[in-house]
Amino acid sequence: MAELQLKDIRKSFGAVEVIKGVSLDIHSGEFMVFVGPSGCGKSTLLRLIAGLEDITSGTLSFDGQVVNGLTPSRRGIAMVFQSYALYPHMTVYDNMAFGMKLANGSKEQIRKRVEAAAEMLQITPYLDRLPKQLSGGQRQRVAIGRAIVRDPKVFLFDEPLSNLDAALRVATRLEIAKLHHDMGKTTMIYVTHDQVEAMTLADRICVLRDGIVEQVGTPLELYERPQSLFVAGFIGSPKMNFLNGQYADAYRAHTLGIRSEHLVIKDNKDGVWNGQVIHSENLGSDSYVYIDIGTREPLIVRQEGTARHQPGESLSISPIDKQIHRFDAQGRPMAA
Ligand SMILES: Nc1ncnc2c1ncn2[C@@H]1O[C@H](COP(=O)(O)OP(=O)(O)OP(=O)(O)O)[C@@H](O)[C@H]1O
Repeated sequence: MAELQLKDIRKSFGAVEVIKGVSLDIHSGEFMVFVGPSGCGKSTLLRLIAGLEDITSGTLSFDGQVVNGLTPSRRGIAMVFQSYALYPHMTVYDNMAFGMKLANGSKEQIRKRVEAAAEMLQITPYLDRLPKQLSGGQRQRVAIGRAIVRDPKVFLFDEPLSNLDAALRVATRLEIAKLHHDMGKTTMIYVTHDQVEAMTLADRICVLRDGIVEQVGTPLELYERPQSLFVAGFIGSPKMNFLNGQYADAYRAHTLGIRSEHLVIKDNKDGVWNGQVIHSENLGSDSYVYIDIGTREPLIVRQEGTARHQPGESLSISPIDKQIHRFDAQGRPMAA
């Protein structure tokens, strides 16, 4: 376990600054998730923490010790990539043992650690196989196992599940959550595009935008109290509904933000807005109804169960008053 402190970290590639002064404390044992749009600098920030890229300015400390000048191997980190990065000619066992062999661990010690990690990840039957004889999900478990064997102070994950199919993503996501728990809460930093991964795995989420930290908080804090229009629009799926002009003026705001589950369809047509159904999406347990009320984008309304409305049908909709987010012209939240 280690506590990390990032102080005004900057990174430039040539003349282009991509990390523009990031300050962030990551607590010992915390599961921190970095999210943000493509190109915002998530992977670069992770690589700076790993020591795979040099920090242009600012300080990075692990447990109070500045590590800017330390090589990756001396930082006590292990990294799991989207692409597994296993050695193709080595067995699963040898892949997992490799880091410890380099560190001159004894044969017995290595065997114990590899077997324990294999057990934890349920890959014991595959220890003698080559990576090409495994499925994608099994390969990723080997990559995670290899990281566990090194007993790192900090685990870094760069979109480790993106190459897996939907069912395997869910299963491996649960395994990573369990791993965090089983490993006495090793500090973990995880980069993802996936809303569900961020919301379910994180103790805290750090939302990055164009090389700066936009907001840091628990998943629920970000969901319920976004500190900017950007975070409001980024966290949550489907995206929060945004309304401007006359719709927002009526609530003395520049922009109104309302999540799909905070809109109700009124059967008696006496809602705040009226519109026509464009489309419905059935997800089984619930459904999303897209309604044109004259705004630029249709309102998305979540309903429990299967969709009961047909395209072209006229409906009346109301927001749940207390669940409205009001933003000013700068995109900052306004007092309730
Ligand atoms: N080695 C490099 N040389 C030059 N520019 C780079 C290098 N690595 C990253 N960049 C640039 O830095 C910016 C941030 O890249 P980064 O990969 O960190 O983004 P990201 O948020 O992880 O994106 P994605 O979600 O698409 O993976 C991008 O504009 C990228 O083109």
